[in-house]
Amino acid sequence: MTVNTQPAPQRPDPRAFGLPVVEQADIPAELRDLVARVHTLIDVVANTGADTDTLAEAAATIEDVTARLDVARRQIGTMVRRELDDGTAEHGTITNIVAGDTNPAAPPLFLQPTAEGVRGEVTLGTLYQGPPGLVHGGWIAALLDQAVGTASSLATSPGLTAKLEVDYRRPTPLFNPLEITAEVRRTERRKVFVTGRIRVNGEITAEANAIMVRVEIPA
Ligand SMILES: CCCCCCCCCCCCCC(=O)SCCNC(=O)CCNC(=O)[C@H](O)C(C)(C)COP(=O)(O)OP(=O)(O)OC[C@H]1O[C@@H](n2cnc3c(N)ncnc32)[C@H](O)[C@@H]1OP(=O)(O)O
Repeated sequence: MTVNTQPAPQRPDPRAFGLPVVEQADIPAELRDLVARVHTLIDVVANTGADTDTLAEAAATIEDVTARLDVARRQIGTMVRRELDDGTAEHGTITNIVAGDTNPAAPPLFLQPTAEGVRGEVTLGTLYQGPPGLVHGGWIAALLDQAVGTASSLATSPGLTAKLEVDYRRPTPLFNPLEITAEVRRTERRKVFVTGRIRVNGEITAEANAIMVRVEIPA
């Protein structure tokens, strides 16, 4: 094994790749409010027992609202730049399904740097249900993928997940705060070996070992 002892490279500016960047602070409060309301709407629709007249009326209203909003779409790959608690910043896609600021389907999971790596908390409702009362295993993997990817990106430079091995140790319950952490174990050329965990009340319910491969940044 070769340990990479080089200093962490500069974090790339996505604009160098032709990707637009939105400052997180510049996302309008009205859009944040809309995203939160649609998140609640998805949950309500997924669980509603309303009568058919009400359902038909709601569908017509939503069709109308959808048409009004479906204008001037963002470019695919639009990034958001977030200031982090330690004074650094990170970039992520604005519609990221786990953490995207404008994605009403995202939980969302926001991660912050720690002395060891990254940490975040999220509570999931029935939108993320697999077995009765439990988080879907694919979503457990998605949360862990986001955590190991962010830990790797902040400690080194952005990469893609080449391998993600998840050990599902205990059922992960809905409606309970999930603590998600990840830390880089070692690097080897472009490979970054990262571990991530989900804890509920301090007990590990799922653990991931991942290999991120750092993308080659043109000079
Ligand atoms: C711009 C700013 C962006 C900021 C974004 C931050 C967001 C963060 C959050 C996002 C979170 C979400 C994250 C997501 O959702 S990422 C989305 C899911 N992942 C993918 O789609 C990745 C698909 N795979 C690929 O594109 C390529 O295979 C990659 C890029 C991974 C490597 O292809 P590439 O041609 O580039 O490299 P290489 O083949 O020369 O290999 C290089 C080294 O890697 C080793 N290797 C390769 N594969 C594997 C494997 N399976 N197990 C073990 N090792 C493997 C290989 O042996 C070699 O090792 P060595 O010879 O050096 O020893």
